[in-house]
Amino acid sequence: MSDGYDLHICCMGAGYVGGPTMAVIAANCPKIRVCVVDLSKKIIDAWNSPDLPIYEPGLMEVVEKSRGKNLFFSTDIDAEIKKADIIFISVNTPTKTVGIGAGRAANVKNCELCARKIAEVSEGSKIVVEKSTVPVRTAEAVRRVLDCNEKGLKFQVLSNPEFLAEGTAIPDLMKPDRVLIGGVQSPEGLAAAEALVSVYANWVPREQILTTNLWSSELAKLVANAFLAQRVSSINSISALCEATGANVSEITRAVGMDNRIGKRFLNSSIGFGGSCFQKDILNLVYLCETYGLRECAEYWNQVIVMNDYQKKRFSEKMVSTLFNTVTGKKIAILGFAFKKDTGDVRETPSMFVVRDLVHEQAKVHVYDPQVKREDMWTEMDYTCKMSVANYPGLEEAVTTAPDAYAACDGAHALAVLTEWDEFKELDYERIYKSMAKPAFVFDGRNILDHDALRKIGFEVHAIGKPDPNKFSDL
Ligand SMILES: NC(=O)C1=CN([C@@H]2O[C@H](COP(=O)(O)OP(=O)(O)OC[C@H]3O[C@@H](n4cnc5c(N)ncnc54)[C@H](O)[C@@H]3O)[C@@H](O)[C@H]2O)C=CC1
Ligand SMILES: O=C(O)[C@H]1O[C@H](OP(=O)(O)OP(=O)(O)OC[C@H]2O[C@@H](n3ccc(=O)[nH]c3=O)[C@H](O)[C@@H]2O)[C@H](O)[C@@H](O)[C@@H]1O
Repeated sequence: MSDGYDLHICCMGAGYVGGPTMAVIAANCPKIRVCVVDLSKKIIDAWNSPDLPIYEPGLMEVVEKSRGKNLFFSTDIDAEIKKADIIFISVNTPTKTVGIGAGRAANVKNCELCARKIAEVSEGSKIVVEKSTVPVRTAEAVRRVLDCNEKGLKFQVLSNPEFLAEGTAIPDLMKPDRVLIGGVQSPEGLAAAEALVSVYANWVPREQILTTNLWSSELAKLVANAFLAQRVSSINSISALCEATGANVSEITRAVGMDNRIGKRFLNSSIGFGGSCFQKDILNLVYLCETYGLRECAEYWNQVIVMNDYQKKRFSEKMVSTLFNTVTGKKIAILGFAFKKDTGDVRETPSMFVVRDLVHEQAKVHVYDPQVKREDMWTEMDYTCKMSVANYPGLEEAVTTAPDAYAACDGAHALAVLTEWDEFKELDYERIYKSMAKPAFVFDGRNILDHDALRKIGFEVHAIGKPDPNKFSDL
C-alpha cells in the first residue's frame, strides 16, 4: 500500500459495537488503517473528542492509543468505502415497528442501505462483513444487492457476529471466548474468511477463531443471546417460587450452579433483563421459527420474553402492594436507570418499566444513575413506553432526576435498587434511613445489598427471590 498500511478497514456504524470493536482492532494491528464512519455527525464528532459518545470502562485508553495514528472516525462514508479492503457493517437492526412482522422481525433496512452504498461507490472488489446481528440468510440479500453493481466488481460476504457485552466490551474484545466467522464454502469465500481470520489472529489464538458456513454463523449469534436470556428468565421464574415458599434464590443458584454441566454464570435473578439486544434477538428468532412454520419452537422461545415481562411487572406490583396499595403522591427513589452496571445505555432498561408503572400509579419518582443522561432517559421512555413530556401531562413533575443517591432518597417512602452499580453497596444507609419517611422500605431488584444490616437499621427490606422474614420462619 502506498500509504504504508498493510490493509484498510472501514466500519459502517459508530455505535456500541462499531466504535469499541474497531478501536480494539486498531490497537492490536498497527499496520492496519481502521476508519469508523457514521451518518451521524454528532456521534463522529464525539468519537473525535475527549467526551466519547458511549461510556465503557477502558474504552478511552484504547481509543487514545490509536486515534489519529491508525484509527479514524469520519462522516465521509464514500471516500472511506473506496479506500477499504474490508468493510464491516455494524449498524443498528432494531425490531420492526410497522408492517409485516412488526413487533417481532428485525429491521435489516440499514444493512441493505449499507450494501447499496458499497455497491454504488466502490471502485474495486472488497470483502463485506456483517457485524450486525441479523436474521439467518440476511447475507444472501446483502450479496444480491452487492452483485447488482454495474462495474463487474466481485464482493465476498462474511458473517462475523459480535459477542461483546456492554460494560465489559474492552476485556470481551481483547480476550474473546471465541471469534466466529461464517463464509461461503467456495475457494473465494474461504480465502475471504482466511483474510479476516488473519486480522483477528493478531491477538486472538487461532484455535479460538471458528469458521463456519454463513447461515450457522448468523444463527449462532441469535442462539447465543437466546440461551443467555433463557437462563435469566429461568432463574427469575424460580425467584417467584422462592418468594412464595421461603426458599432463597441465591442458595438455589449456588446449589444448582456448582453442577459443572449447568455452571454458575448468568444466574443472577433480577427485575428482568434489558438492553438493546436480548429481547430484539429472541423476537427475531421467534419470527424466524414462525416464518419456517415451526410454531412449537416459536412458542418455546417466546416464553423467555413472556417470563421477562412478568418479572418486571411483578416487581412494580410488589412495590405498590407493599406500600399499602397506594403510591399516589409518594416520593419513591429509583437507584439505577441503566440496563446494567458500567454502562450509560438505557435501551429496553427494566428500570424504565418500573418507573412507568409507578408514574401510572401517580408516584413522584426520583431517579439517580451515575452514568445515564437525562435526555437519554426521556428519549427511551418516549420510544419504548410512548411517554413523553409532550404527550403525558405532568411527566416532568412525576419523574425527577437526582444529583446523587442521598438526594433521591431524601424524604422518600421507598428506595428501589434497579441497577447493580457497585456504589449502591457503599452508601451510608444509616443516613438514608434517617432522611426517609417511615416505615422506610427497600426494594432490592438486584440482590446486591446487605439485607440483614439494613433490617438492623430499621428498613423493611424486600428482595427478589428472598424469603420475607415476617412471613416465613425456619422449622
Ligand atoms: N450493543 C451491543 O452490546 C451489541 C450489539 N450487537 C449488534 O450490533 C449491531 C449494532 O448495535 P449497536 O452498536 O448497539 O447500535 P448503535 O445504535 O449503537 O449504532 C449503530 C450506528 O449505525 C449508524 N448507522 C445506521 N445506518 C447507517 C448507515 N446506512 N451508514 C452509516 N451508519 C449508519 C447509526 O447512526 C448508529 O450510530 C446491532 O445489530 C446489534 O444487534 C451485537 C453485539 C453487542
Ligand atoms: O448481542 C448483544 O447485544 C449482547 O447481549 C448481551 O450483552 P449485554 O446485553 O450488553 O449485557 P448482559 O450482561 O448480557 O446483560 C443483559 C441483561 O441481562 C441482565 N442479567 C444478566 C445476567 C444475569 O445473571 N442476570 C440478569 O438479570 C442484565 O442485568 C441486563 O439487563 C450478551 O451477553 C452479549 O454476549 C451479546 O453480544
